[in-house]
Amino acid sequence: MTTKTVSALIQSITARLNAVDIEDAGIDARLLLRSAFGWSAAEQLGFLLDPAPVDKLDQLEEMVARRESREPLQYITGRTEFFRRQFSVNKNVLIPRPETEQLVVQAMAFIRERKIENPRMADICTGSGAIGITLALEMPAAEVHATDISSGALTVAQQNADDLGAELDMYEGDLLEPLSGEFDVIVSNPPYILANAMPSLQAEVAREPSLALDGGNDGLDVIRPLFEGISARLKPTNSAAYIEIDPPIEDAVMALALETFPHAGISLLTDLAGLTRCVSIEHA
Ligand SMILES: C[S@@+](CC[C@H](N)C(=O)[O-])C[C@H]1O[C@@H](n2cnc3c(N)ncnc32)[C@H](O)[C@@H]1O
Repeated sequence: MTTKTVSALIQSITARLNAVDIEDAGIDARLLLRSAFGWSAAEQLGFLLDPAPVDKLDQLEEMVARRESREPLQYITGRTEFFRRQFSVNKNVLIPRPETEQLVVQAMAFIRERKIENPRMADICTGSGAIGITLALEMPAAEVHATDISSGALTVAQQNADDLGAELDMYEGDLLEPLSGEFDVIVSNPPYILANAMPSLQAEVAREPSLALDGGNDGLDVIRPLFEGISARLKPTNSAAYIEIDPPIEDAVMALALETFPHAGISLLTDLAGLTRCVSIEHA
């Protein structure tokens, strides 16, 4: 890179990212530059007309090349935001999505409405820990447990818990198997993408772990045993489970939920875009 000013550098990176069809190329260019130079948004603005710091250009070039190869921006900067907090992410974890914040909102609303004072809660398939850590931080009176089958994911989740000062117990293992006792609320964002949709995922999504995405031929490979585990470990009264799903599997999930939880109220909840995003299982 031979540009002179920060502003010209941003323009040249934007052009390179546009050339490989990256949406929001200008935003990504600014975020990559800020991350490489260690600047805040305000600092970047203040330095726009100044010469770019030469000692950081190699690092910036490496980051831009990774983004040109369609690696997700968040893996390159190592950061993403969830529920107003910064979480570390790497290739071992799914990048937490804003839609998933709804699971946290649902769980908190249920605890508040039912006036459960010291709720026992579980986040199954915790990945980066985004859901479980947020629950622990938003509800300090809650006892939160989180599981994931991937040791690489749990390393990231534990680091996030330490960085954010969250107290929760994390376990490596299959779904609810590492857990004991019953829970007031169970939340999970399991892998649920249909196997036949995996080859046509957006380039960036395809770089996320298939263990976090692939739900098998009918999208229910993980959801089926997850429902079994939840039915064994959810308190029989005054309890709830919220599981993230998406529209292609909503009918199958509804049928499975009705069969697995015959005494619960089952409903499908939509996200802010109006798409089915969650199955809610609530016991009176
Ligand atoms: C869709 S990601 C969700 C990550 C995080 N909860 C979030 O919302 O960003 C699914 C996670 O489930 C984990 N996983 C897949 N199969 C599992 C299983 N049988 N038991 C526990 N975790 C599993 C993956 O390792 C991955 O971290």
